[in-house]
Amino acid sequence: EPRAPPENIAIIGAGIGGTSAAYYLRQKFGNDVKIDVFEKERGGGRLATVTMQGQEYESGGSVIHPLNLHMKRFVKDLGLSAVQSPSGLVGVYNGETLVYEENSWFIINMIKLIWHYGFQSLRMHMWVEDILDKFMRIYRYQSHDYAFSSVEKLLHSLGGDDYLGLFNRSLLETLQKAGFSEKFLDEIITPVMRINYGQTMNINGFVGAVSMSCTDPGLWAVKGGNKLVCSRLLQASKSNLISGSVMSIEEKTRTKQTGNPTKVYEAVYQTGSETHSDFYDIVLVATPLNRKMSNITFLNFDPPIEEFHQYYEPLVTTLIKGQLNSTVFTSRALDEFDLGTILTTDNPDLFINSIGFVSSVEENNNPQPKADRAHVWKIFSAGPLTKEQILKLFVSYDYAVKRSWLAYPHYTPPEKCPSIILHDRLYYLNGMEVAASAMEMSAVAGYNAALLAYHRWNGHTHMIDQEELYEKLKTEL
Ligand SMILES: Cc1cc2nc3c(=O)[nH]c(=O)nc-3n(C[C@H](O)[C@H](O)[C@H](O)COP(=O)(O)OP(=O)(O)OC[C@H]3O[C@@H](n4cnc5c(N)ncnc54)[C@H](O)[C@@H]3O)c2cc1C
Ligand SMILES: CC(C)=CCC/C(C)=C/CC/C(C)=C/CSC[C@H](N)C(=O)O
Repeated sequence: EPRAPPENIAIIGAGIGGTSAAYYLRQKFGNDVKIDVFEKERGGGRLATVTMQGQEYESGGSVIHPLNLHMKRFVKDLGLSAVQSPSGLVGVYNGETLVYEENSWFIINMIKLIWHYGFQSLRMHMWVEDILDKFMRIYRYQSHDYAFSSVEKLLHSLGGDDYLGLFNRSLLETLQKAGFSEKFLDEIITPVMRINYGQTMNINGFVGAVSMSCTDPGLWAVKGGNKLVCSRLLQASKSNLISGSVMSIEEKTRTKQTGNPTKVYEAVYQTGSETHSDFYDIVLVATPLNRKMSNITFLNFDPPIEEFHQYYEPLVTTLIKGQLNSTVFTSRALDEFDLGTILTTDNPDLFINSIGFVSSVEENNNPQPKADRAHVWKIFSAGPLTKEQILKLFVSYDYAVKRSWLAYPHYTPPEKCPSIILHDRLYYLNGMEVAASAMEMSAVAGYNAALLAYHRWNGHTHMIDQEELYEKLKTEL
């Protein structure tokens, strides 16, 4: 006889991980289960906008890859629409000069790339494509309801030992072994890692490939703001959003209406100055577990649940409406300066990771140059910019807003991903970020945790950690 569904489920965190988990849990367990989603700050988490002169701009997660199929599906199913992300010309600045500059003519670009770096850029493209192709297998596994109990097992199922090896070795080591030159790594690959993850090539090879995939054409965003996906997922999952900070989780035994003593989790949470508690059959933690970001204590577990110390990289996003001082980067006249994004090499004297012009969340594709030449530029830097630093970059500016983040894990391979199963019915999604942090990765983690919770509740062990899945599913429609 099938087991009755759980009575209630708690999800901690209303970012894309938590809300996608809510959406899939509702699909799996049906309408009778009560789902509470706790959020201590803003729904959307690291998907957020800032407002400048009445227009909203993405300040956190902004671009989505054309092959991010969960995000694509959400937008379609939730009645949202997509806008193309700006795709201006890119230059690379080393603190003294532009060491590489894209050209608007495809053919000239190709010739320039081959002239500077031989065929390494083509080889790099093929390397990333192969990793992405294998990554796409996850969609097939998930559409057949298969789940994984650890991130390592999930990565292994995508491409075996070599794929898992990517995660265990640094990008630098992987690409050096593959014969890429120092010049190419310093001038092209490192700058891409700096804009995307604020780090060097010491990050793991898998996140390195995810980061490189951001150089593919066709990046997009959600019209009105990526965070809309989270609020729509919550709505569609008919979950209750509780504005409160979960402080602790403890396992307790309760006697339910059936008269049987049952193990449940007590979540103690704070809303304003009040402390409350509720009991749940299943709990999903959808936020990075560390003191600075979530501060959740697991009380009286035997054996104890490990303490998490994953260090997240501080990053500041600054949006500035102003006229760029192009002479910082090149001696060419301003009206000949046509770069839309400037990446930087790993030079300790540089105070920015990147600067690029951006569109508002309502605009499609490239923003039009304004008559006064004032664009909105987005700058990523490790720390807040001083007024002097801003004045070095801009001839003039009328508006600046900043947002500080603990943005992504600090990647130091080889490292171990935290377990997805923290306890019997207690799951953790954000260990996935140790492999790579991106919206789609959190959506994959949300779906996986929902499937895992469902199968473990119902004793469907054959749907968890199946080996050779790719071969097994080859003949399935
Ligand atoms: C500046 C920046 C740029 C980025 N750019 C991109 C990009 O272009 N493309 C891309 O794909 N990804 C990008 N990312 C990464 C992407 O935004 C994240 O990987 C993703 O949004 C993480 O989602 P999440 O739901 O797992 O976590 P989060 O969004 O962090 O959600 C966790 C939520 O839990 C809440 N919470 C924490 N503790 C508690 C508690 N105790 N009780 C209740 N609630 C709690 C938090 O307030 C938060 O809202 C970027 C990130 C940053 C910071
Ligand atoms: C998960 C897979 C296969 C692909 C995701 C690719 C992707 C969109 C990664 C995002 C990487 C990231 C954290 C980018 C941050 S900066 C983004 C952008 N350049 C900006 O200027 O905001």
